[in-house]
Amino acid sequence: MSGDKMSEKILGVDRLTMRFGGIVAVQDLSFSAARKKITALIGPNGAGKTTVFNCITGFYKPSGGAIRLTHDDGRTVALERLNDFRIAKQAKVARTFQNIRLFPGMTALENLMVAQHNTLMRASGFTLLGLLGVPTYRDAEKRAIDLATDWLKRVNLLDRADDAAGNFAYGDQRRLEIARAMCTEPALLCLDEPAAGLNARESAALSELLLSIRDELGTSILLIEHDMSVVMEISDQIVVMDHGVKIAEGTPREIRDDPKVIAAYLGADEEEAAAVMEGGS
Ligand SMILES: Nc1ncnc2c1ncn2[C@@H]1O[C@H](COP(=O)(O)OP(=O)(O)OP(=O)(O)O)[C@@H](O)[C@H]1O
Repeated sequence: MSGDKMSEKILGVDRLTMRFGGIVAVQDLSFSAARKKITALIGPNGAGKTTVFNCITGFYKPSGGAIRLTHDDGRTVALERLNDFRIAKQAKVARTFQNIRLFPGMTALENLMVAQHNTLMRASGFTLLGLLGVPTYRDAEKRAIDLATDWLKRVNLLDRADDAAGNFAYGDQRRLEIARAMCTEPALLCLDEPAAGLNARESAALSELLLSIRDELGTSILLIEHDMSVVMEISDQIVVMDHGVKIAEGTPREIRDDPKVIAAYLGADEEEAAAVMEGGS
């Protein structure tokens, strides 16, 4: 990644550090995510992955370091200086969480409309124009419904548009959550363990969806994932963390063969892991 030109990089994380009292959850972490590509952040439990996400999306204010997002037009935003609301709205970074956070009592369509609240409020002149039913608001509302409908189609849930989201199967809720994030038309989509709890068929559908988001819409994706079949199949670049630091970075093939990565996952030391791999080849 070091050879990438600025324009090819959507996210640059530079010497990010996050401390909680005496715990250093992330230390001097630097990596970048390429534009219109899928970058995966992997590592054993407690490696610091979610903490990195929380710093990127403004849930935590980093103890040190810089996080820069560069838009297509070259405009750069310093995420470490913004709160979560501005990161979502100005920087156009959307995220999903490890635990699903849909509105369970609302329908699938309503969940996707709520995601577009900011756009609709702006078009409504903060309610007055909306109440008067002026054309700008009606147009914006139609666009919002069209976008929501398009996403329901993409995630194969159009026939369930009017069902409460809380009644959906787990895999359907996960895809609906991604659709909701995509309805904000993000520049960078951050997904925290989207395959958690999915069966093999649902994981395959998820991989297909993420590849279509990259290839058809050109949205950049940053992904935390433990399901290696998903990571290896869809990632362009993988960053591996252990104990708060980066231990490896590369393509799926490079990461798969890296003794440091295998050692981190097996809890073995690096030489032992290399010996196991050599023995197995
Ligand atoms: N708010 C917090 N307060 C104190 N310690 C925290 C906080 N958030 C995370 N940590 C600690 O930081 C370290 C990294 O945690 P983090 O959740 O980022 O890891 P992770 O790689 O996402 O793990 P997992 O794969 O299990 O989700 C852990 O030791 C964790 O206990």
